[in-house]
Amino acid sequence: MKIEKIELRQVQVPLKAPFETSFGRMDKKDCVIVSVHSDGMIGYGESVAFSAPFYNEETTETIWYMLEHYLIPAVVGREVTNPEEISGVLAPIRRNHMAIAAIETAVWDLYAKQNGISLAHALGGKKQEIEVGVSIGIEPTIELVVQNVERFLEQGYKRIKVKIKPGFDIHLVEAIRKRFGEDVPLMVDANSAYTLQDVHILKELDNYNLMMIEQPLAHDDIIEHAELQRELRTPVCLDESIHTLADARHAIDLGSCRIMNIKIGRVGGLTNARKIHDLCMQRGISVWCGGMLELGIGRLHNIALSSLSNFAIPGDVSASKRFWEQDIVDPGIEMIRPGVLAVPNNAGIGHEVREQSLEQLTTRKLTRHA
Ligand SMILES: O=C(O)CCC(=O)c1ccccc1C(=O)O
Ligand SMILES: [Mg+2]
Repeated sequence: MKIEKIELRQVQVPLKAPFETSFGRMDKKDCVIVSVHSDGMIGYGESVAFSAPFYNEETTETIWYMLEHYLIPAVVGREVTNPEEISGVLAPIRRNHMAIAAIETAVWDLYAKQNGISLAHALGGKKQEIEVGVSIGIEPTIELVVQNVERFLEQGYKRIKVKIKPGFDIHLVEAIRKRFGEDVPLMVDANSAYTLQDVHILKELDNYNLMMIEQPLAHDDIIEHAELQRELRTPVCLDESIHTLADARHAIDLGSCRIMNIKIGRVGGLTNARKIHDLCMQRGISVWCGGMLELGIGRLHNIALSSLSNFAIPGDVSASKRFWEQDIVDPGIEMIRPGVLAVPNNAGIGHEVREQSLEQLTTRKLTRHA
């Protein structure tokens, strides 16, 4: 297929409720929707960086800049036989993985649509449905988080993740265990808020039968995480520290984690995400699909990826109503049973994009023809 046209739209959508992590509070999604056009069909991608560089170094502005000046020029007009070519074409560009993923995922969607197959099928995914978990933000009080845990358990989520930060950790986990018992699949995510000086706190978390502790130490570290993992019974899971297949291999070799969170944006697209999945499978490391407060397009890419067999742990792949009053895809993503989402069978991402509401949400637009 020849990429005839690429369009960018920046959209801003308010979250139903603010979401707080150890690095800050977010109240809206500000992202770039990429559409790639060929032969009357449209493939969609959605950027996952935030407005400010506190999760990683990218922002919505840097994504737009990279797409406009480097990524679209490299892809528009190109004859693409297989979407795996795109990460190769863009490989000379250093980092900027979320910008690359925004366009790469759009080409994957277009390719699947051109071939009349689902994106999951195009990736080699076999699962028809996936079990899902939910990520719950920091609140002003422990009781408010406990109430959110209760609400999401009632909705059937199969795994509860709570965000922690120094001073909002042990008592929170203790309160959740006390209220809901030892059997609730529970984990914590620190988003790099601790250092090895805090090892006593992290060791205390070892007493609560957590599924894992996600990214406790620095965003760019795999050395100290290995040291920490040796001290803990609870598996360490890496998120921020893994950007490439080589990072994943090094982390496994060093023993920096026993579980890996794969985010399509963080690793530069679906092709790399699948490679990391395959490596982890060979090396006996379980993986799960992370989330970045995605709208429906990003969410559907995550669902398709999660259909691969080594996504053995329910990911942060929640239903549309977790964050949005109304999603930009039609129908919105809903559970088919408590805690279970269907992997769409329709071509590509499998749901329609509500072009009209997208247009209303658009704050900036750019079109490039071959
Ligand atoms: O439901 C989601 O999209 C996952 C939310 C989440 O945990 C998260 C949200 C924003 C930034 C980082 C993270 C994370 O996984 O670390
Ligand atoms: Mg995380």
